[in-house]
Amino acid sequence: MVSMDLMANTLLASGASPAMVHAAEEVGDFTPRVDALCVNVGTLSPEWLPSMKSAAEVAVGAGKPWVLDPVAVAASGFRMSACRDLLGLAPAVVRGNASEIIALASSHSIGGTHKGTDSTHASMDALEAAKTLARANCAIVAVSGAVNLITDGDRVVGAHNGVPMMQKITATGCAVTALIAAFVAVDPSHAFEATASALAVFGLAGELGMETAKGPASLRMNLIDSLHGLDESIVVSRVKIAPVP
Ligand SMILES: Nc1ncnc2c1ncn2[C@@H]1O[C@H](COP(=O)(O)OP(=O)(O)O)[C@@H](O)[C@H]1O
Ligand SMILES: Cc1ncsc1CCOP(=O)(O)O
Ligand SMILES: [Mg+2]
Repeated sequence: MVSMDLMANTLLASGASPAMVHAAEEVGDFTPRVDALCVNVGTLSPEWLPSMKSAAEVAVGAGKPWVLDPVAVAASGFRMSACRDLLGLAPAVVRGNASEIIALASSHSIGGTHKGTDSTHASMDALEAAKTLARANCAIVAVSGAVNLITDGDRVVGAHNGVPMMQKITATGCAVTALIAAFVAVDPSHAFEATASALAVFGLAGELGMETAKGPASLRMNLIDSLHGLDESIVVSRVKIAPVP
């Protein structure tokens, strides 16, 4: 509920066509017709979880890629168990911040250094957890942060675009996960490349938006405008994706 507006506007500004659908009664009709599905557990409730699981199953059955955002997975046992169940339903990509990826890989919820939806770790702290998750689930795993890490369990690249102020806007993580789903929809056979590209492009939109932003609220607006205004020459000249040794 927190993220739907920014996610939908991020997708529209990028040329994709979003629809936020929750009712279990709609999954059978709607999900087979999507090009990609994004499941986001941000404001998880027992009523919504069955729709999330059945949408993931329908997407996989229809040969459509789906992307998981394990928002605040360490916040409760309920959330961890939901995310572990969803992880078992063959997501093509999992994108979280470092704390979320570390928690999801270890299955430990509550306590420790984890807090709500924000990360208390740097993305590099989650590199081994991301590789382990990717290998165990045959998925691409992305860890967002100052450096965005993308791995298939073997290869690792870093997408170095973004500005720290993006952390001060709620739902930027959720929005980039939605953008990953849109990029993967274009070519599901290259989910690794699509995930790295989406993270770099979203970060670049943040960099361009920051040039005239006065703070988080104007950056939020500028970020959407910048995404909409991107063209090939600026993407090619400004995107920074490099192998991580
Ligand atoms: N310190 C940072 N420097 C530059 N960009 C950042 C930084 N932290 C986060 N970002 C960017 O903000 C977006 C959201 O990432 P993040 O804050 O890690 O997600 P979440 O909202 O899930 O915690 C990503 O595009 C990421 O690249
Ligand atoms: C604040 C909040 N509470 C539940 S979901 C949510 C949004 C989290 O979005 P993000 O992880 O992208 O910052
Ligand atoms: Mg955030």
